[in-house]
Amino acid sequence: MRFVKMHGLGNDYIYVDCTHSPPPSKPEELSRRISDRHFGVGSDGLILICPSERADVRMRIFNADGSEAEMCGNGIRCLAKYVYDHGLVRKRSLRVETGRGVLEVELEVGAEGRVERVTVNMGPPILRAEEIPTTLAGEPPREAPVTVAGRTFAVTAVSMGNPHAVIYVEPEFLKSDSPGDAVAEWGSRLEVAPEFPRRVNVHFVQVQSPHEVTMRTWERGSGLTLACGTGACAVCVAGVVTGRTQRRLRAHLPGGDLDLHWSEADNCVYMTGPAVEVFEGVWPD
Ligand SMILES: N[C@@H](CCC[C@H](N)C(=O)O)C(=O)O
Repeated sequence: MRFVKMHGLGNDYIYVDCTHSPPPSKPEELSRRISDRHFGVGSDGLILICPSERADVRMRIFNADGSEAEMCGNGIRCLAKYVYDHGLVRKRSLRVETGRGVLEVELEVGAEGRVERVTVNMGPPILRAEEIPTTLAGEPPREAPVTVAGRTFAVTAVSMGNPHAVIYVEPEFLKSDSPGDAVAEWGSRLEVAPEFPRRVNVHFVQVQSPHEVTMRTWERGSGLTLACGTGACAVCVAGVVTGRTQRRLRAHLPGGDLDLHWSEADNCVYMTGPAVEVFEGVWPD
């Protein structure tokens, strides 16, 4: 099976082109095996590029634990670059079918024909508690108390098709060099908190200014990652609904920066960032 490894800000996935050949029979199992950083290729998950009857192409995303997610922000930017560079869809504006519907993607192509940056219309945020889904109250739940292992966090919940919990913290909390990484310790517990029946992606955020945040993420099904695109969009929305940040936001993630804009005009969140191909290879079936 041929594959390409790509990343958006270090959030890395294995891409398999299934547009002209059948998809792997057990993608959940393949994702677990191929994502393993010691015994596999090493990635945060697996992305299948499939034919679509409603859009130019369809994306399916599996986390490193094999669970299928509805959407992946860094993944969709890389998928758009892949289909452009590999000649599957030679368009700079394309439509991608995902678990949260068809999304529009714009490629910025430089003078040398290289994809420089990618902007995705990530659609409107989902703010109704039962649709996120969460048992927390509010539309959306804002800084609602969630207690895990005796510690209470103020959680703002937002869905971008997939569920996110946003928690504002002091800079000390985000440090990864101290023993017992707090993001991993508390993110792993919050991921499976009973308030989130489909588990949740957890983001710890420090506000620098009304237009700038630093964040680290514990992803549902993949653990610590260097960036999360849907998560950065959720952080943009959470900042507005809690009055902490503005509608245009730059998020600094461990793997680099993303630009977000929750548009007042159409209620959609726009995400702009890079997409990089690392290498291609062959995986023994
Ligand atoms: N890294 C992604 C999100 C991938 C899916 C997520 N772990 C989930 O289960 O919802 C992104 O860039 O959005």
